[in-house]
Amino acid sequence: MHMRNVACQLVPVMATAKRKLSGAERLNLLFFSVLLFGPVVSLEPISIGIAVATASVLTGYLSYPKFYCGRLIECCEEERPLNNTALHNDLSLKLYGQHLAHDVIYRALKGFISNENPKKPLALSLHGWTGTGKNFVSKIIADNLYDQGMKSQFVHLFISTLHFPHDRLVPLYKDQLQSWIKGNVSKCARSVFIFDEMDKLHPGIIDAIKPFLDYYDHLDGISYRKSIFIFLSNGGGDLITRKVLEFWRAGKKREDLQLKDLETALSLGIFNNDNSGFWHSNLIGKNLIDFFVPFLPLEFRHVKMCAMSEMSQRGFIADESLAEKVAKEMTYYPKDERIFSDKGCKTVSSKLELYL
Ligand SMILES: Nc1ncnc2c1ncn2[C@@H]1O[C@H](COP(=O)(O)OP(=O)(O)OP(=O)(O)O)[C@@H](O)[C@H]1O
Repeated sequence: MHMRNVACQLVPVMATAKRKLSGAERLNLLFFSVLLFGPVVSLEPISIGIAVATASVLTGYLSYPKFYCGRLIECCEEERPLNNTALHNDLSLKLYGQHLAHDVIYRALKGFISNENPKKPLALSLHGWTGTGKNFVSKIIADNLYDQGMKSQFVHLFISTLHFPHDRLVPLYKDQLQSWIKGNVSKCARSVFIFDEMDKLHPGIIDAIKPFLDYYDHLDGISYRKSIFIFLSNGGGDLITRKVLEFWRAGKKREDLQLKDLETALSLGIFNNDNSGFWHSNLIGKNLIDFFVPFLPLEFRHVKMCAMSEMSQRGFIADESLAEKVAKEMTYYPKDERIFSDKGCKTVSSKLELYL
């Protein structure tokens, strides 16, 4: 009972520590450690000496989060710098056919994390056809922010149809979501919230997220400025495809497509689209989205690369002819030209299963 109480007092100190502990906190730890080890040894001077020495070592150990963060517990580490090279490499090596998304995400994250005093949370809106890599990129972002990636307790994924399925429960969802965001950001300022299927999210819920994205210094004593919000949607996918197709038909290289060719059209397109939850909300109207990130439709060569990568990840030697076979099994659009895979890379993994 006694030991358990002491442990309960130590764990929150460790869990919230992101810095070297202050003198008073060190004394507290020393005191708890003596309490912890005191009863284990008898009260002779030598044993007390050993207990105090052990307690000092333990205190020293707990005072330096870098020794136990990641080993004993997962720490928030909101001051941890981003490894820009690692992020760049991940995007270059793992993400295919998305030069614009690569560029925007890299710049956005690098700038945001290196800013010690951001004016607002980072809000990224990822748009594109199914299977083009929106969830995949979110995972890359999570992996680069936290060692445990999507499994981190500081990364939260919401899927509209799974977490907010019933319109009649929207008032309840709103309350629950707001307290979830509030509770988690108060525990860890660098919390990541990913909302998948934004186009299916009830406008009321989008409005519930809105206050957290704004330029407030503090909301009820909590600052949200270091948190990251990522919104994924298929909204605007047709518009992006149209632009890429125009480019292709004009004989231009896909890689020459620039963000400015898409960004304005994309934000206006989503804003004016009745079917998109965004239309109802004022996230866009109030300029709360920092970056629109377009995901381009994937071509045969990209699908082939996805198949090769999937084989390597599963521990097989990447077989180009098999990758080609799988890519040929996918369906492509528009009907006449057959350029873009209509499911992106989404079913590549299950198609490969038939051959491995
Ligand atoms: N551009 C890409 N580069 C590399 N792999 C990709 C890419 N796009 C998709 N993939 C692969 O296909 C899988 C499915 O893609 P993902 O879930 O990211 O698609 P999505 O755009 O989020 O689709 P949806 O809109 O249907 O949710 C990924 O896990 C990844 O393995």
